[in-house]
Amino acid sequence: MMPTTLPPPNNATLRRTIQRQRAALPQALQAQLSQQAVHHLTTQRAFRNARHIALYLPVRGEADPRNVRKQALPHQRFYLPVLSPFKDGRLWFVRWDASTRFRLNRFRIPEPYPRYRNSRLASWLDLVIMPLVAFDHTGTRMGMGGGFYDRTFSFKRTRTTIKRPHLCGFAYNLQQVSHLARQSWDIPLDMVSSEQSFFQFGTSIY
Ligand SMILES: Nc1nc2c(c(=O)[nH]1)N(C=O)[C@@H](CNc1ccc(C(=O)N[C@@H](CCC(=O)O)C(=O)O)cc1)CN2
Ligand SMILES: Nc1ncnc2c1ncn2[C@@H]1O[C@H](COP(=O)(O)OP(=O)(O)OP(=O)(O)O)[C@@H](O)[C@H]1O
Repeated sequence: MMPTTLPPPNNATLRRTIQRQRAALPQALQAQLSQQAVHHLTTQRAFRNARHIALYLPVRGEADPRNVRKQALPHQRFYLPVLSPFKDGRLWFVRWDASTRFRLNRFRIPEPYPRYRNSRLASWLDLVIMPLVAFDHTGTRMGMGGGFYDRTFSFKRTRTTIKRPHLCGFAYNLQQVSHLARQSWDIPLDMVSSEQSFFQFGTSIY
């Protein structure tokens, strides 16, 4: 069991600074940059080969991956993160389709009602599109600070032979920073899609 550690103050400052810059982008620009990032992602083999794909609903200026669904191939199914009702700091993934009903979670982010029948274990996903605040050129990710994604995908750290799900950050270029210190619990990203590039970290995944 890992003791709870507060992030160093410089991390908190960086988080706030980038969140502010992101939220200051005019909405039309956010939409345009998000659309370019969707294009970069959906033209990748890592996307076309994935069947079960997690997205997220953007809040407070986060890059918007929702239009990924418009490029869906017939075999693809989409999921959204739901805070575990067991309050263990993990995410569940619930199917997102035309019949999905939503409620607000404690961070005021809409999430599907967690219905077991429509849920999927994190380890059964093929590709997870992840929100983030900052990323660097090695795939280190800084999120909102809840540790939700790191806890949920911690199984990828203990068994390096586990390649799935592939983790793909979704972001504006302004969120790239030169270096983030990787903490012991951090699960690195395999790739990031932004308006300018599709970054792949580490070794080739296919
Ligand atoms: N769109 C989106 N959905 C997501 C995440 C995310 O980062 N973005 N998450 C990624 O993990 C999970 C929710 N985690 C979150 C963690 C903190 C805050 C947040 O707003 N924190 C406040 C301060 C803390 C508080 O209100 O208690 C803040 O940052 O101002 C939001 C979501 C699951 N869903
Ligand atoms: N596998 C884990 N087990 C226990 N605690 C963890 C684990 N992963 C992260 N945490 C805890 O979560 C807290 C927040 O971590 P961090 O600041 O890296 O979150 P984040 O990646 O920014 O958030 P999020 O994934 O929710 O966007 C840390 O204090 C850390 O101790």
